[in-house]
Amino acid sequence: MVSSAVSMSVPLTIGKLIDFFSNANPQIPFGLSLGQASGILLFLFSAGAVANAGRAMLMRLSGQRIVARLRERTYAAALRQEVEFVEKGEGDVLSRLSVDSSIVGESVTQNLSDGLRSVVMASAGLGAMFYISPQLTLLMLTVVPPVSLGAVFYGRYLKKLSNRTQEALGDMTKVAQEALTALRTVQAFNSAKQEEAKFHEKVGTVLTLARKEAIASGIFFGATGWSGNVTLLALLGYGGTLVSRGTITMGDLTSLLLYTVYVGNGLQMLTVFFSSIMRGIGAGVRIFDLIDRQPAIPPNTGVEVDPSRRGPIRFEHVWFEYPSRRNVQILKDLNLEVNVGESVAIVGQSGSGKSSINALLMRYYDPVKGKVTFDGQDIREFNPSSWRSIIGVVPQDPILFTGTIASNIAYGNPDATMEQIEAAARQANCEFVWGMPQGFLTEIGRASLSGGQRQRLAIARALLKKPAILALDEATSSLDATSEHRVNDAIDKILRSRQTTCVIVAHRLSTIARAERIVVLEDGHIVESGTYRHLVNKEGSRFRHLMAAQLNAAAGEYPASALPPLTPPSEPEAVRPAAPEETRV
Ligand SMILES: Nc1ncnc2c1ncn2[C@@H]1O[C@H](COP(=O)(O)OP(=O)(O)OP(=O)(O)O)[C@@H](O)[C@H]1O
Repeated sequence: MVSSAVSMSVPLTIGKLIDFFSNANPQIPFGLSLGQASGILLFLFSAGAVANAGRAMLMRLSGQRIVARLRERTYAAALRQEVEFVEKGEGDVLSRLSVDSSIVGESVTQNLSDGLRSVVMASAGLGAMFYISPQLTLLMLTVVPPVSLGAVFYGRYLKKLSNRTQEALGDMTKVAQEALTALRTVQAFNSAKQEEAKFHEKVGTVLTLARKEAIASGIFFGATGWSGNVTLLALLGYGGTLVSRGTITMGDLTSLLLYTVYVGNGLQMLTVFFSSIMRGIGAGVRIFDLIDRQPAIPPNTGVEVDPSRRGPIRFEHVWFEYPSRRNVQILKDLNLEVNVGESVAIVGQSGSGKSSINALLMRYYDPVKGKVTFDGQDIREFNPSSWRSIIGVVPQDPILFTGTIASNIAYGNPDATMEQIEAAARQANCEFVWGMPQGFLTEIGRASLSGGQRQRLAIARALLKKPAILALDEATSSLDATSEHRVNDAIDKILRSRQTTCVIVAHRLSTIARAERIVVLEDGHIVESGTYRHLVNKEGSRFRHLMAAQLNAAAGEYPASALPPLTPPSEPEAVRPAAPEETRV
């Protein structure tokens, strides 16, 4: 208010000065000397400048705070969502976090600040103009309705374009992200050109939309500029006759013309403000859609699970299909029971739904029909966060985060002591860590870990939780014999301790043979269940069939003796030859 009031006093002052100096016998109001009057004006302008600086600073700062808070809330909301929503890119979280929040930021910082200033300037200017000459002011105002109408249409069009631009930008980012995270594959297949072409297409869409926006803004600003100049001309013509008639002075006309420029600028800024607010609203809607979204599996509602609770896991008549592929049934009336401390290996052809069983156990998804129970209670009744806290999970492709080896093992257990971290690492055969110059404080980025080492770190991470249940999804990727032996040895220790119920999605024969029980998954349900010895020796078993298929031999001709030597999981073993590469299931 202060800065705008000072700015708006400038045209009036200039008009008065012109009249003052064109007068043969000038009189300064209030009997001030010329020096005093100049001093007062200088003081007022300085106060206006300070207020202006304060306005810009405060508005920007508060706007940035709003943006920071929006970003944090968007991120937290994204982390709360069910995995499918984020992984399938439905939420387009990254573009909401970066682009949309910046747009909202721009709207609430600079534009809101300039917009408020324009409102004050336009209304104060109009007030002053009415005071000087109501006739000339009314003449000037004839231009306002058409310009405002144009501004409304322009704003709406811009909002629509802005939504489409954000979507196109999101698509563009996705294409780039996919290629950049798979740079090795892109280079291995020499597909840089192909990727460039995909990106070019997406950039093209953004550019087309930008072109439309450019054309619309060109027409709008061209038209408003033209109408502004025509108005000035009309004011000058009519104002000139009023001066010659002596209705207003030369100074008044000068002030009026200056006010017209100020008000015109104010109105133009208002249209920019309006269109930017429209764009901000579009982006804001996308952000609040995500913030307000109720996750399909809310992470913090339901009964807390006592960490010491133990009990069998049961899949009872479970039917399941992925939400994104509703017509493809993955599990059909699946029944499976895993007793306390038991280890069960799930085997089956690739794509048969083995990992989906673990995904249901982790409650990344809920069954379409049937239920999964723990200790007799449907796991849907549990608070998902609390339920997941009693499960140690080793995914197929373990993810390590930026940070030290220790912080990666302690991921999810930030309060773990160094002793606990070391104990878990020892249990998971991570002896390689002790051989590193900085040991557990080695940064992951510098460590260049092998596949087997990453898996063992992931096992250590899962073990540190002292989980009641271990959900292990064995890596399909190959490990060298020594690595595989170390990983298996680590798994073996867990199985033999019999303190953890283990559900293992197994691919390697050496792991399968270690489990107490093997279940064979086929066509969405379990077709066979038994110990390794039982299944291998059973004539025509699906398990033998599966093994034989993997070994590329005819099912019936495949002798059980050709399978690697068997050691029951409970017996400690010395050195087990690693299963041949082909025996992955
Ligand atoms: N998020 C998902 N959305 C849609 N379909 C999926 C999703 N994840 C897996 N599928 C599909 O579900 C089926 C079962 O997948 P799943 O990963 O459970 O198989 P799997 O037996 O573990 O395979 P593999 O041994 O190759 O790891 C596959 O056809 C797969 O394409």
